[in-house]
Order: sequence, then C-alpha cells, then structure tokens
Amino acid sequence: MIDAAVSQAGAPPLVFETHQAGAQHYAETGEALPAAALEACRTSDAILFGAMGWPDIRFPDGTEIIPQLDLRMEFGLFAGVRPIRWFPGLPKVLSDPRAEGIDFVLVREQTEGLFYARGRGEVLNDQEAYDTMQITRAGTERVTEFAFQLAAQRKRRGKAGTVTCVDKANVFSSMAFFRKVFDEIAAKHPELQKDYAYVDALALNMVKKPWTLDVLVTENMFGDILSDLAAGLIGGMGMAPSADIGDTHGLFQPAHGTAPDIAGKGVANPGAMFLSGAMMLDWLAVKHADQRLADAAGLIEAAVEHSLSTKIAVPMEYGGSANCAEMTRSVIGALGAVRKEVA
Ligand SMILES: NC(=O)c1ccc[n+]([C@@H]2O[C@H](COP(=O)([O-])OP(=O)(O)OC[C@H]3O[C@@H](n4cnc5c(N)ncnc54)[C@H](O)[C@@H]3O)[C@@H](O)[C@H]2O)c1
Ligand SMILES: CC(C)[C@H](C(=O)O)[C@@H](O)C(=O)O
Ligand SMILES: [Mg+2]
Repeated sequence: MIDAAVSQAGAPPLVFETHQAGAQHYAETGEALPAAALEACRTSDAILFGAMGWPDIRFPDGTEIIPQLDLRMEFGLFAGVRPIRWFPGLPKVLSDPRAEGIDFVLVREQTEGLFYARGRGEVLNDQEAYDTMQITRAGTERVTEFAFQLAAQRKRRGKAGTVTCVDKANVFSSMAFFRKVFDEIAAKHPELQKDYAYVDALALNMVKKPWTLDVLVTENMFGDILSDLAAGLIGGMGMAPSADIGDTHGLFQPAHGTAPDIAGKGVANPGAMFLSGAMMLDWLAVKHADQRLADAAGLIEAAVEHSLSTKIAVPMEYGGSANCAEMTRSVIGALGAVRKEVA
C-alpha cells in the first residue's frame, strides 16, 4: 500500500526493513524486542509498528511483554496523536446529522501519567495495592505545546484552533498541576483558544456532541480510554490510526490491539494500519521537506475514503462482507482512481 502510494506520488521508494517483536516472538524465542530490532528502530527514519498483544501481554510467570511502551520510553515518544474523523462510508453511529462533522485529534501524553506506575506498582498485601500517577512540568509542557502547535496547523486548514485540557483537576493535585502548566503554555498562544473539561464530562460530550471538539490534550491513561471511546464514534477501532511522536523519533501504529476475538479469521479491518502509514508519510514529508511524501499520504487517505464511500468494499467490522484481503485490494485499487481525480 505504502509502496504503491509513494510510487504514484513520484517519490523515491522507501526502504523497508522488517523485524519481529512482541508477545508471540517472546513465546517462541524468549526475546520480546531483540537488540537488532531496537537498533533498527533507533536508526531508521520512522517506525511502522503492527498491533501488539498476542493474545495477552502477561505471561503466567508474571512477565509483561509490551514493546510499544518500552519504545515510547526509549525514544521519548511523548505525544500519542490519535485523530478521529468521520467520512462518507463510515457507519453513522450517532443519528444527529452534525456527527458527519466529527473531526478531532486526541493528544495523549505517553511517557508519564498513570503509566508511570508500570513496573513500580505495589501490592502490599492481599488487601491493598498502589499505583502512582506522575505529572511533571517538563512532560506537561512538551505535550501541551505539541497540542497547541497542532491546533495552529489545523486552524490554518479552517478548524477552530481550540485546545481542550482534559483532566480531573477537581479532585487530584497531579491533575490540578497539569491544568496549571497547560494554562502557562496556553498563554503563549493568544491566537488560539483554550478550554477545559473534566474527563468524565468530556466522555459525555464526546458522545453527545463530538463535532464541537478540535484538539484534546490529556494524561496517559485518560487518553488511552478516551481514544477507544472516540473510535467507537466512527464504528470501531478499524479506522483509528495513531502516531507516537518524540523530538527525534516517530512510531506509527493502529490504536487497536491484536483483536484476539477475531484473530486468524482474516476479517480485521486494515484501515487503521493504512491510515497510520499515511500519518508516517506525512511526518516523513516534514522531516525530509518532501511534498511528494505528503502527496502519497493524501493518496492513501483518499483511497481509503473512496473505497468506503463508493462501497466497493464494506468491511465486516461495519456489517459488510469485505475481509482484510479484499479491503486491501480495494484500497490499493482505489489509489489509481483517486490519483486521476487529484491530477
Ligand atoms: N497499540 C497496541 O498495540 C494495542 C492496543 C490495544 C490493545 N493491545 C493489546 O491487544 C490485545 C487485545 O486487546 P483488546 O481486545 O482489549 O483490544 P483490541 O483493540 O485488540 O480489540 C478491541 C475490539 O475491537 C475490535 N477490533 C480491533 N481492531 C480491529 C480491526 N482492525 N478490525 C475490526 N475489529 C477490530 C476487536 O475485535 C475487539 O472487539 C491485548 O493484549 C492488548 O494489550 C495492543
Ligand atoms: C497495549 C497497551 C499497553 C496500549 C496502551 O495502553 O498504551 C494500548 O492500549 C494503546 O492504546 O496503545
Ligand atoms: Mg489503548
């Protein structure tokens, strides 16, 4: 898919190197993220990551295999960028016609928050267990600044230019601190708007009036939960891409997991993987100042939309009959059609 789009956009071919990692690889070899794979991630221009978690990440001996969390920490991938957009052909989960205007981006802090507790949690005894939330000034500043930069880009494309701080500042000191730092960063962007929402109320409004949302910035665990809720607004995880962005590295992966309930049947919707690939090309286009890579990203997005809107292939996830291979063929086939439209 990516090769075809890159070629049709007239960009030089990307060089792919494939490495194994994850829970299944660990079960087979005793290694979760081999040194060569980690080194390849470090030295590559970008990391395209499959969904991980086969069928669970926790092994009977207590070992946890979550290479994506390791990579977020290793490369400081602090911004989890999770866009949600409705386009024709996606299920209309909400009956309100304004739901066709759903187009927002969740920016999830990914190096601290409640995930700080990973590997540090304590089960004191059979009655008590603790996990600690960490919010730092540096961590909050960089993710909030990222969210404002993103809102500025979106404003140039006609969006509202509003960043909403999603927290629980009414109860937790750590979250009140998150909001305070958010405010300081917001003050540096007077041309953009800021807003606040408690995470519980935001969850309500994400379902009641998601078309009012633009850019959301939030703590790690809240972002994890809200990004699945958000995907539900467009029919499920199958069109929910994700980009994990740091100062030097970018990792691109669908927001969904390994879908054990349907695994092995060939029925998964590959859309989130395609759109994650498009996010990677967009990011590489900026990194290399090469518009052709952005064009390739645009072709993939347009081909996914064309394939769905013309109902050439309706994924099983949405009650249609197209399996993963058929969806893939349909979207690759649509690349040619959309290129002619663009030309
Ligand atoms: N980014 C990741 O790698 C990631 C994300 C979430 C979960 N996981 C891991 O994946 C495993 C399964 O987790 P889970 O079941 O809670 O979440 P999941 O995202 O794998 O699945 C949730 C639901 O969405 C459906 N679904 C997901 N992707 C789909 C697709 N492409 N097409 C159609 N339907 C799709 C599944 O069938 C399931 O009903 C766990 O080990 C978990 O830790 C990994
Ligand atoms: C699998 C899990 C560790 C991961 C997370 O919690 O970040 C996933 O749910 C995600 O959304 O990327
Ligand atoms: Mg998740």
